[in-house]
Amino acid sequence: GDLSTRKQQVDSGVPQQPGGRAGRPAIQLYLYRPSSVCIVCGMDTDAVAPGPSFARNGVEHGLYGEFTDALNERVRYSVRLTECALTIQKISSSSDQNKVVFNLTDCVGCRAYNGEDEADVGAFFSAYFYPSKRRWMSSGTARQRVEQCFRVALVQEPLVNLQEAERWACAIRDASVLQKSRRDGVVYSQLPRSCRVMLLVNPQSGRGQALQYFYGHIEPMLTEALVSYTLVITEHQNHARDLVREADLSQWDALVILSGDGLLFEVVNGLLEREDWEEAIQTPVGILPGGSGNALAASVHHYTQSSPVWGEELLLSCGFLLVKGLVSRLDLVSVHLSSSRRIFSFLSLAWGFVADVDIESEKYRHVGAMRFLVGTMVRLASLRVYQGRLAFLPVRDTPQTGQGTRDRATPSTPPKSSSCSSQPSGPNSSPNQNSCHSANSIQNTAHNSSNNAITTMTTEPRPANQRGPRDSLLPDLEQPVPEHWTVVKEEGFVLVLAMSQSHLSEDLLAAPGATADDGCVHLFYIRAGISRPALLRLFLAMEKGAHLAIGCPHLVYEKVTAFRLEPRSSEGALTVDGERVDFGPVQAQVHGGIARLISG
Ligand SMILES: Nc1ncnc2c1ncn2[C@@H]1O[C@H](COP(=O)(O)OP(=O)(O)OP(=O)(O)O)[C@@H](O)[C@H]1O
Repeated sequence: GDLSTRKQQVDSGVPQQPGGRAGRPAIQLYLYRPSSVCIVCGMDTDAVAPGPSFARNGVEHGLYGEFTDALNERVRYSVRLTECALTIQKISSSSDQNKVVFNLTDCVGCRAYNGEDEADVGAFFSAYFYPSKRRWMSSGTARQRVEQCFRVALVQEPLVNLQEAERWACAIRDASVLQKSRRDGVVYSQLPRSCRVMLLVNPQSGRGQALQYFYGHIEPMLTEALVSYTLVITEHQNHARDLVREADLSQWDALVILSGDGLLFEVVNGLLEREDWEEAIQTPVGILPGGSGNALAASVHHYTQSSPVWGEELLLSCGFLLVKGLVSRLDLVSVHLSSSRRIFSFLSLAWGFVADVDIESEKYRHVGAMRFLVGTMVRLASLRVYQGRLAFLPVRDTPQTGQGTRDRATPSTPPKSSSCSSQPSGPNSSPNQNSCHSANSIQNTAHNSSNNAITTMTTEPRPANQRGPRDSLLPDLEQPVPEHWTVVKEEGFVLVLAMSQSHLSEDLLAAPGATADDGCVHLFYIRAGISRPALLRLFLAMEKGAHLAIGCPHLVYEKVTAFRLEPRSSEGALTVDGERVDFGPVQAQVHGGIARLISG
C-alpha cells in the first residue's frame, strides 16, 4: 500500500522531508500523508529565469518549473531537472546560498499522486534521495534519506495536474535510472526496472530485529523505487535452502536476504543443488544486513569505496544498492568436507582462533556485533595452538586456463551439464578438459525455460549433492596434493583464515585487497609462537585493514586458488561462512565469478 505519513522539515532554503534524523538513523515507520506536502507548482515569476535549454514547465533538454511553498505562499522555488541533477532554488533569493543540488545518482525513485483531500485539485510528486551526508556528532559520512515533495496545481482540472505531476515523476525516474555510480574495471549488468524480488528474512538473526529493519527501512525504500517483492519469513534452519532449491526462479529477478551471512549461504547452496544449477546460479543475489556479523554486507559497502558504516547505516547503504540494481560477478569457493559433502562458500573458511571465537561467542549474541570483541578477549585469555597441515595452490602457480582464475571471456552458452562432474578430478587431468563454466552472460535475462541458453539434461540428472561446477584443481581428499602446490612447513597454527571477501565482520577488514570477483582466495595463517599482545595488536589493526602493514613475523598472507587443511588436534571448530561444519580434513577451490551479486 501507499506510504501514509512522513516527517516533514522545511529548512531555511529548500523544503525537505528527511525521513530519518541526522546521524545514525533510528528505526522509523514512514507513513505517508501527501497533504503535508508543501510546494505549489505553476507560479508565474521571472525571478529565476530558465536557462536557454529549458522550456518553462516543458521539456527540451530537461525540465523547469516554478513552485511556491504550500506552507508559505510568499516563498517560491525554481526547480530544474537536468540529466544528472535536480536543482531547487528559492526564487526570492539572489544568492546561490539557498540553492540545493541533488545528484540523481542518489535518487531511488519518484512518484506522483493525488492528495488525501478530495476537494484539492492539486496533485503531488515526491522524489526520494539517499545522499551520503556528514554524520551529526561524529566523523565520516553515511546515506541519509531526503524526500523532496512538490504540489502541482497548474489548472483547476485535477487530472491535468496529476498528469503534470506524473510527467515530472517519470522524467526524474528515467534520469535517475541512467545515473549510477560505477567502479572502474567492474563489469556490471542491471536488474530490470520494476524488478521482482524474493526477499527472505530470518526473524531470529542477529538480535532478532530483522523484521523491524525490514518495515522500518527496507519496505519504504522498495516502495519508493517501485520494486515489487514477496516477503518470505524463514521459519527454521534450511527453510531458505529448500525453498530456493524448488522455486520457479522465472518469477524472480533477484533473491535477497535480510539476515546474517548464514541465510545467504543457504540460498547459494540451494541454487547449486538444483538440476538447472548452471542457470539458477545466474540469479542475482543480494544481502541486507540483519545478523551480528554481516561480513558480506560490510564487504559490498566497502567495494563502493564509501567510508565505513555500521548497523542501520550499513542496512541503508545495502538497501540503496539493492534498489539501484547494479549486478556484478561473485566468486564461489567449492569446499569438500571430510564427510564427502561439498558446499559452496562466498565468504570465508576459518579454523582455529577465528572459528572458535565465532562459535563460542554465539552465547553473547544479545550484544550484537560486540559479541566478536567479547569472544576475542575470552579466547585470547586461553590462547590455543592448533596442530595440522596446510597446503595451497598460489595464484601465480595456477594454470591460466584452469578454473579458479577469473575468466570473463567464458562463452555465454554453457557446455552441457551432462559433461560436468562435481567430483574432484585426478591430479593429472587437464583443467581445460574438466572445466565446466556456468553461463557467464552479463545480460539480465528472464529465467525462462524457453531461453536458448538453458542447457537441458541429456543423461541421468546428478544427485543434488553432486551438482555444481567441477573442481578441476583438486585431487581426491585422500590423495596427496599435487607437487606444484606449496606445503607449509609448520604444523602449529593459531589460526587459518581463507577469505573470499574483504570483511570478516562489520568492523574487521581482514582482506583489504579482496573484491567480490577477484578469482582468488585470500589465505592468512598465523604460526604458533605469537604472543597474546601481538595477536591483539593484529586484531585491533584489522579494524582498519592495517594488520598486514604491522610486519608481524607470525602472520602469512597468500593469494591462492585452492587449498587443503588437515587438522590434527581434535579441539577447535571449522567454520564456513560463519557456520560450523564437519570437523576434519577439508579442501577447496575457487570458481571465479560464477554467481551474481547485487553490489555497487
Ligand atoms: N526462523 C528461524 N529460526 C531459527 N533459525 C533460523 C530461522 N531462519 C533461518 N535460520 C537459520 O539461522 C542460521 C543463522 O542465520 P544467519 O546467519 O542469517 O543469522 P545470524 O546467525 O544471526 O547472523 P550472524 O552469523 O551474523 O550472527 C542459519 O543457518 C539459518 O538457517
